[in-house]
Amino acid sequence: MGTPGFKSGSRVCAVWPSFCAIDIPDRPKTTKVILRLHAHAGYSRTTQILLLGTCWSGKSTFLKQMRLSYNLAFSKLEIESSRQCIWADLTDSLKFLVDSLDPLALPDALRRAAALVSSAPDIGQHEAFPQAFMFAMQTLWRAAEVQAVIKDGSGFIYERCAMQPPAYLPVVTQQSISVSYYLAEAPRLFSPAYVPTVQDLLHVRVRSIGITETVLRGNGYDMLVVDVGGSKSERRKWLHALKEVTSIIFVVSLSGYNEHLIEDKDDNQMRDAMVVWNAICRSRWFTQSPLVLCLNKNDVFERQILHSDIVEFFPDFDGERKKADAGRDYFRERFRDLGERAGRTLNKDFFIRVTTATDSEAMKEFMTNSE
Ligand SMILES: Nc1nc2c(ncn2[C@@H]2O[C@H](COP(=O)(O)OP(=O)(O)OP(=O)(O)O)[C@@H](O)[C@H]2O)c(=O)[nH]1
Ligand SMILES: [Mg+2]
Repeated sequence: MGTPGFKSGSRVCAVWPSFCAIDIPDRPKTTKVILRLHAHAGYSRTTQILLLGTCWSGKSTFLKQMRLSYNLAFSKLEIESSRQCIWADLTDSLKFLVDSLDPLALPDALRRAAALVSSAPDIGQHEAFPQAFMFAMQTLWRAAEVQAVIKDGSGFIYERCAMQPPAYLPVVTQQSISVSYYLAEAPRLFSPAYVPTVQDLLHVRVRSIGITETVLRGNGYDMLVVDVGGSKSERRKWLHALKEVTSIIFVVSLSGYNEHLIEDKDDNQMRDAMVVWNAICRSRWFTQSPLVLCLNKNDVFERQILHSDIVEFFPDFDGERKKADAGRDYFRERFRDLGERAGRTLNKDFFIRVTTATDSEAMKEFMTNSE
């Protein structure tokens, strides 16, 4: 497999998501977090790490980064499936964007581009991204009228879509966050020979359904990483993943403080994450399991906080406005408080880290240097 960044020659099963058993030639430079978890759990040949968290928080992206750090190749099927998902992600996001525009206020050329984008079809296996849409997508994305509804051009749509608090913003950041990434790469993506790169795979959003088990095999130990779907309807399946958990990575989207859940428009993402975290900290299932809480999507949070005040969604927030540090401290404190009220001790029973799961360098750093 010639995909840049992936080591060829590893054995990966052909179905995804599914159980993947892979031979690793060399012991990877593994993570201190993981090693710490070994130390907490007592060494066992198979350590089971469970990735938990709410929908879209970044669990599967974490898993991809773990696979990368273990030099696990992604199968042809995974890459092809991701390629189709990238197209779906791009077209869905742009359709969502078009829906937020007033067609009558658009110049003719832009209205035509919007209409074409709205009609974008699904693509089948090995079917190239239809060239006819590239120009229309780029035209749409670059138009001043569209940029006016996308704050700072980085993929955030606030102005038109924003509902007044306490109603939550629609999940516009989730819907549109990767569009600027994809369209910056449009000629590459629309090429008939296009094969997704590692970065493309890290950016694509694929809602996990069911439970995915991945074995990371080192010299002398196996690590089973279990990824689950985070939406409310998926959570009832979590019980099936709890058999022999030795540690849990709980992923929270920091940028979810002003967004509702995809599956429940009346529930704020961050509040929902707090409810779930509280339940996990109190659960008898996890009394022996160290927990690593990852406040993820820090990159999104840092941009988002410039446009959207935390206090509008969390009225007791009294930190400095538009300051990411103050916001991170506030949420870290809220989660720490929940953990400690449940009788757990910070830096002993649970750990809190700030992460950007799409950033491979930062994730490598996180995985190798986390205390
Ligand atoms: N910018 C940015 N995007 C992220 C980050 N982490 C994840 N994402 C993106 O967020 C989207 C959702 O990530 P996933 O890893 O699929 O989320 P999940 O928690 O597995 O979601 P479910 O499977 O539905 O529970 C993807 O498009 C990722 O690329 C991050 O730290 N920064
Ligand atoms: Mg997932």
